[in-house]
Amino acid sequence: MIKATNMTKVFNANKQNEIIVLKGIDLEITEGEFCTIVGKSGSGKTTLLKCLSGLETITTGEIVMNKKNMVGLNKKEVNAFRRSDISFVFQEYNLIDDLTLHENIYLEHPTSEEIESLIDEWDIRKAIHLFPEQCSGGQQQKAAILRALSKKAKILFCDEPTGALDGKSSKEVLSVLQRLQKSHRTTIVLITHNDQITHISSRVVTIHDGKKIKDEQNSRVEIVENLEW
Ligand SMILES: Nc1ncnc2c1ncn2[C@@H]1O[C@H](COP(=O)(O)OP(=O)(O)OP(=O)(O)O)[C@@H](O)[C@H]1O
Repeated sequence: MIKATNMTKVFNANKQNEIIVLKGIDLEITEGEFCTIVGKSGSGKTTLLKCLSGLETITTGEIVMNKKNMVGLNKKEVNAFRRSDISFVFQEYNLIDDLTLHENIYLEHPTSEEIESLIDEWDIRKAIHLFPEQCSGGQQQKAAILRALSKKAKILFCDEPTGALDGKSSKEVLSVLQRLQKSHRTTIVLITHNDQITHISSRVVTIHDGKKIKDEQNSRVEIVENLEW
């Protein structure tokens, strides 16, 4: 479903501050897979996710997504594809400052019962009409995840989606992601620094210095409720 071949990413190419971040990555992710990406800070994980999702262009190599060669598409076509098939949860939330959490969540998609009940389950109802700067990091992160979920995309890219959440909230959020993967066959590619989260994924890819150094299937996928936080 997502196939990257010999993908490289260079920022500021041919300039003094050139930095080669991805150094020839091959990665194939199948439909319905829950893949976690791990690796040290600065190893290139976010860049990898942004390249796979079309948010960043790659420098060389190829990305084929749902049989579509992303490299051959112009910016407009990439955006159209992203809009219909891909959701992205950003590490820094990327909420719009002058919209309330509610407006952010439903910016592009109609209100839904599913999202409304998650607003209650995740205990952010009291903050729903506040602006991001009036909310805690955890409330903002939950809103950012709900915005991504409201799209009902087939592929969900998440960059540290529980970084601002305590154990209980992390489990609530991850349990929804696991449910989506199981019941809707949503493909999930998720960056984490938390070992616990790798246990609920079916595959763990390790990035080191811009290269994929490990790619392991997890034969004993845990259900979120069983994780000890
Ligand atoms: N737009 C950019 N321009 C220049 N350099 C960049 C850009 N984006 C990322 N980098 C550089 O790429 C390298 C990898 O960054 P990236 O955010 O992908 O790492 P990461 O593994 O996700 O780190 P972390 O775990 O801390 O989030 C870093 O040295 C970073 O400074």
